[in-house]
Amino acid sequence: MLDQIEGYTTEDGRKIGGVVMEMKNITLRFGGVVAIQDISFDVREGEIRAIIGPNGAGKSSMLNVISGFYNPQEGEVWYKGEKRPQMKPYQVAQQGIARTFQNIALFEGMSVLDNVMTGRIRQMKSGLFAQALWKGKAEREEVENRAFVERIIDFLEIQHIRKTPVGRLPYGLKKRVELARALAAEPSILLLDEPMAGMNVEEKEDMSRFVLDVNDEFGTTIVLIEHDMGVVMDLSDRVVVMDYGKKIGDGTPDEVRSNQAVIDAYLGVAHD
Ligand SMILES: Nc1ncnc2c1ncn2[C@@H]1O[C@H](COP(=O)(O)OP(=O)(O)OP(=O)(O)O)[C@@H](O)[C@H]1O
Repeated sequence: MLDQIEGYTTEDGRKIGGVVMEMKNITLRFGGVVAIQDISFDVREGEIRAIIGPNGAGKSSMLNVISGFYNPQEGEVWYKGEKRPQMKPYQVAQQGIARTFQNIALFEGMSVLDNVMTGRIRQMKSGLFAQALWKGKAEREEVENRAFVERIIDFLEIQHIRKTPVGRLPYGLKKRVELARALAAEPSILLLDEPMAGMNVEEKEDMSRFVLDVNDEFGTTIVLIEHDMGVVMDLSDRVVVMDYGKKIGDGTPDEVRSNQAVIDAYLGVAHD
């Protein structure tokens, strides 16, 4: 049972904590298009939370609201018990919310290692000036950052390509490098934008395993949006279902699977 404050224990024995993020009555419009209409849901600490829905349902818009790319016209975002003021994406990132992109956003000419290091910027406290004054401290920081990045690289099994320019990698591996870069930021919440899009079956299986392992090893709360319902059902603890900007379902994969409105949306049944 889901307890509002204490959280719950999953079927596989993982402990899910209290609410870490809450979207309250979010409405987002683009001119006359209502991309998100009065949607509320919460995300709990340690949870794998999915937002799914057919094409144009509003999933990307929702992820962009969470990550500060869009500011909704109505509604509130609460994070760690506080109402979040309007924020720029970099400020949201500074709060510990990292993301990947549907269309991979990596530096193609740079090596895997250097790309992953860019995810570490938030942890690099010494600026150029400080580095000049306190060389020892800056060096220590650099060593710590490199060690953490190497740990992520090992964890995601990309050691063999750490020196390879990202532009030369196949699609599935690029996606994994993007995941590594987001993880390098040590996020409290990791947002994954269609992590399986464009992947073959084997790549999807690999990515699913890594998402589960990340959650398990680092305790990272994960919010992912996905088009493909099948993939998400195996991964997620709870699922929000959107259709035409509205929330039509919210619950465990089993609850969502047997929800008639969800079945209709995926079968393309006409709306009133
Ligand atoms: N920047 C924008 N300007 C105008 N309309 C937009 C913009 N972004 C999204 N929309 C519209 O908002 C609605 C929701 O789009 P959104 O991309 O959030 O859906 P989605 O569920 O992510 O779709 P998909 O699975 O195809 O990526 C759509 O009608 C879309 O055309």
